[in-house]
Amino acid sequence: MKVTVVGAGNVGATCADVLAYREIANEVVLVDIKEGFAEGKALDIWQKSPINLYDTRTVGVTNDYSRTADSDVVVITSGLPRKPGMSRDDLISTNAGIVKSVTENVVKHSPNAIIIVVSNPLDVMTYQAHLTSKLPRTKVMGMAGILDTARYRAFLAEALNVSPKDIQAVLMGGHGDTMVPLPRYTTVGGIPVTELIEEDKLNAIIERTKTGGGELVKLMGTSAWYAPGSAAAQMVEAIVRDQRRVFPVCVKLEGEYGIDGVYLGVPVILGKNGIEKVIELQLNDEEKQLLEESRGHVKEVMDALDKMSANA
Ligand SMILES: NC(=O)C1=CN([C@@H]2O[C@H](COP(=O)(O)OP(=O)(O)OC[C@H]3O[C@@H](n4cnc5c(N)ncnc54)[C@H](O)[C@@H]3O)[C@@H](O)[C@H]2O)C=CC1
Ligand SMILES: O=C([O-])CC(=O)C(=O)O
Repeated sequence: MKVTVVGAGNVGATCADVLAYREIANEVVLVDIKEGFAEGKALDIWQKSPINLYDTRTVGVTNDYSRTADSDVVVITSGLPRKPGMSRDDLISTNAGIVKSVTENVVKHSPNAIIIVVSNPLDVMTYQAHLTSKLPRTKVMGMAGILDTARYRAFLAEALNVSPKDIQAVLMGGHGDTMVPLPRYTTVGGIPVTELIEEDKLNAIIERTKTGGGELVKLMGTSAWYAPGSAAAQMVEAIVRDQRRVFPVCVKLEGEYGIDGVYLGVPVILGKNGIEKVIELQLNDEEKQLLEESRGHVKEVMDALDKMSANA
C-alpha cells in the first residue's frame, strides 16, 4: 500500500510518522512546496526505523507528484494553520487555492486514490477537493470528527478518572463551534454517560470540546498536530486494512438527515472503498435543530467558496 501525505508541516509529518511506525503503509510519500522540507522530514522518519523497528519506507519530494503516482490513499494537509484571534473560516481564500492545485496534481497521478482532506476550513476544503477531483463522495472525505470526538473522550476520561479507551462517543456537524455533540450516544464501558456525570459538568465538557481547537491555538500560537495527525492516520488505516471502522467523517450528504449537497460530519463505515455507508441516526428535535444550525453555517461558507471561484 502506498500513501501520499501532502504538506510536510506539523500535521502532515505527524501523520506520516504514525503511518510509518505503525506500518500502516509500505511506502509513505511526503510532498511539500518548501524546497527540501519534505525530503528532510521523510529522511528523519526513515532514520527512526531502526530505533522504533518498522519497515515502512518514507520518501520526501518538493512538489514532484510523479513520485506519488498510483497512491492508494492521499492525505491533504497543505495550507495555512490559523493564529490566535482567527477563525478556521478566515483561512478560506488562501487554502482553497492550495487545496485546488494540490488536488489537480493528486488526481493526475493517482486517479484511483481515496482522498482525505485535513486542511481548514475542513468541511469546505473537502468540498473544494470534491469539486476539483470530480470523484464520487465515497472517495473524497474530510478528517475532523475523529479529532473532535477524541477531545471529548479525553476530557470525559479526565473528569470521570477512567481510561479514555472505555469512552465511546459520536459527534456530528461541521468542524467548528457549531459541531453537534450527542451525549445520548456517549457511553463509558457500555454505560450511558448521563448516569455517571452531572449535567452541568457534561455541558462544560461539550462547550470545551466545541472550542477545543481554539484552546490549543491560544496556547501554542498555531494549531494542534499530534491528535490531528494521528486521527488522519487512523482513517488511512481503516481504508488500507479494510477495517470497516465506524467513525464520524466529513462527507457529502445526499439526502441523509434531510440534507442534500452539503459536507458535514456524520457517522460512517470506513473501509477499502472509502465511505462504505453513511449511518443515519434517529435524532431528537433538539439534535435536529443543532444539526440544522451547523448545516446552515457550513453552507454559507460553501457558497462563499462558490462565489470566490466564479470571480477567479
Ligand atoms: N481538520 C482538522 O481537524 C485539522 C486541520 N488542520 C489544518 O491543517 C492544515 C495544516 O496545518 P499544520 O500542519 O499545522 O500547518 P503547517 O504550516 O505546519 O504545515 C502546512 C504545510 O503545507 C505546506 N504547503 C503550503 N502550500 C502547499 C502546496 N501548494 N503544496 C504542498 N505543500 C504546501 C507548507 O509549506 C507547510 O509545510 C491547516 O490548514 C490547519 O488549519 C490542523 C489541525 C486539525
Ligand atoms: O483549530 C484549528 O485551527 C485546527 C483544527 O481544526 C483543530 O485543531 O481542531
